[in-house]
Amino acid sequence: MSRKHRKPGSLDVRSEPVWRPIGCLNQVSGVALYPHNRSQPALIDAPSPPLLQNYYGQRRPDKKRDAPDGLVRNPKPLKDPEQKMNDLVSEWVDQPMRTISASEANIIPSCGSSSRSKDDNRSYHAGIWHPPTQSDVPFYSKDALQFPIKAMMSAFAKIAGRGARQALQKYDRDVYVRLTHTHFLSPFLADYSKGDLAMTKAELVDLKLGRVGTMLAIADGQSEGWHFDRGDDDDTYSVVFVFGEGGWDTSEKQGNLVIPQLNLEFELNVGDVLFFQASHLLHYVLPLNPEDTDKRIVLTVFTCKRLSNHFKRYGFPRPSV
Ligand SMILES: O=C(O)CCC(=O)C(=O)O
Ligand SMILES: [Fe+2]
Repeated sequence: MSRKHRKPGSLDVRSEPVWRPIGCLNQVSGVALYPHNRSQPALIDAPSPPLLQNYYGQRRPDKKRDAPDGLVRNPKPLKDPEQKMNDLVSEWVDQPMRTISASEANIIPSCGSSSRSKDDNRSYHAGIWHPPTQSDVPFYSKDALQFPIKAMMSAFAKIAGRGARQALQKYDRDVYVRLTHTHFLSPFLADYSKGDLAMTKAELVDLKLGRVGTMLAIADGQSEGWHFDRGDDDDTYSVVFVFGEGGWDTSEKQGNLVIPQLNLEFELNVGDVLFFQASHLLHYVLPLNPEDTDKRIVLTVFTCKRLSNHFKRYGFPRPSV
């Protein structure tokens, strides 16, 4: 199933439901979930069976970053995802929580820089980014210069409001603080020359993105196959916002997002927001029926690893006096 895009600008703010954060997810704190009918999140521990830990790359525990219980918080990417995935699937075939059918055992997880950018012509990437292969400095993406996309970003900023950010503050304060810096400073670092325009204040508003990242990926339907988003910074989060008209057939869990490394599957409804580490956690969305593709539109806010590294390497700029 390929990823198609909805025509930019078709986001209708008035018809959107209130978005509810599902919450933050990482291997340590488990999952915070805001079901539609609850005002308080329910915490669910990630029931990652021990065998799945083997699928994380190894690195030495880091006292500052890792949980006191010794769980590695941000494991290295898998070295050989295809093989590991096949092993994983075959080991899971009889497990009750698994969500992968045997017929999918030959899936090939894409492991490029970011599978989001693979079919560039059919998805949009708007904001400040720093993909692995282009440019030495972060830049303002061309997509973000198109009027309909800008309109979409503004609409998104209004809809995203503060909910996602508040969830982040509550569940992962460290990332919240880091992301606040990165989000605030990256417009000053970015190269706008590709756009050939001076940024006005109004245009900067477009970059708000709920202030949970610096880039917005826009796609409808669902992402293509198993993948990592390798370019994303896992010291922050990739934040998936689901909307669209909704009402797609879910009789076979279509549209659910599956994270096999955590042994978790999320039923994502319109209005849900999921935080997770997309560069280390293999994920997959169960295909929608072809006639339903347009009913689900996903906006993913993320921050590029290279952009974050830039700040780590050079430190935060000091205000000039
Ligand atoms: O369609 C989805 O829910 C997931 C989107 C996704 O994986 C991505 O944007 O990288
Ligand atoms: Fe993804």
